[in-house]
Amino acid sequence: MTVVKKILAIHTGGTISMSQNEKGEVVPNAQNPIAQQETIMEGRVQLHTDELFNLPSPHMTPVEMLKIKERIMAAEADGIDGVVVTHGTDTLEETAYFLDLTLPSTIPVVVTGAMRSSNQVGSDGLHNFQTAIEVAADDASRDNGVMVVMNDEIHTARYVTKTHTTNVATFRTPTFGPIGLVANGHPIYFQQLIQKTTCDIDHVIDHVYLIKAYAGMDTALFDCLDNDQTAGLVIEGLGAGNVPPVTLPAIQRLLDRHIPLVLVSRCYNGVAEDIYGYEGGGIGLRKMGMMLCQGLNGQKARIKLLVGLSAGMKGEQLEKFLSTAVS
Ligand SMILES: NC(=O)C[C@H](N)C(=O)O
Repeated sequence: MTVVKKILAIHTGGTISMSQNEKGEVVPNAQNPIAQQETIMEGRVQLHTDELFNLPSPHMTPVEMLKIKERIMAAEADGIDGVVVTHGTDTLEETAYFLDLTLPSTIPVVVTGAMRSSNQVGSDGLHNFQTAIEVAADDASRDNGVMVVMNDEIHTARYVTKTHTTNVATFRTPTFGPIGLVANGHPIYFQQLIQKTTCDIDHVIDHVYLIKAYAGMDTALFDCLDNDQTAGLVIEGLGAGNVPPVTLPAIQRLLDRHIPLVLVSRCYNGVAEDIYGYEGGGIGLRKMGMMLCQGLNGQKARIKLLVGLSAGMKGEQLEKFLSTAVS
């Protein structure tokens, strides 16, 4: 006998819910076409629908991310078996990782979206939505952290990133690869998620920033953040985690203000490390007091810093939270 799973679809907007108009512009719909798919997988799944937002994902902020987290926790308490969140792809990785860090859930939580809008030829929205439901309804998907399902691949929210502006195969997990794929209506897992820690928060703070280092960088951007409001900063360093030496005095001024500074790499693959001993190298940056966050890209490290600071972490506790690559 097939067990019918109760799956909640939380729609938040993005291209998956948009259409192309007669001028060729992709725009939001008053009525989300994906949210009308009430009979999808009938007989295997009882689909509940919540149109929480209708936002292009560049409009998404940590405030909305927290609302999605709270909605999922309420659904889990009500006995939902799994959750699918539809989301715009531009900031999908940030919302997915925010949920991964803050949800104590054991039920499957899957985030998906689309690269082509609902009425474009070859639209991938309905297919991604269906495969995300298949993953969320499968017992093998429990205790896996938040997952991103796109283009028949299953990725961890922690490491997945958008790599192409328009291609449907845009979501990739550099360095580690996807943890599974969806075939014939079911997930097949070939990697296990390493341990995760959860940080439950009920509010989000502001003024956590992200800056990318570049050849010839000066102090101007750091100087803008040299004030009482700045709560934290992630620097995407060069290579293994280095910066132009001319920036060091400005970085020191931020550290003197006790602003937590986190170092990641701007490289697509690999992890930030304190390898180089020259001026501006990772070894000196660590000695100055910058924290290394390994395995996360800049936007994910920023989410992690924001979550840690919102939970009231500081000092050694914050450093341990940020430097633990497995969570
Ligand atoms: N494919 C997409 O969903 C991109 C869109 N700009 C969004 O993030 O809302």
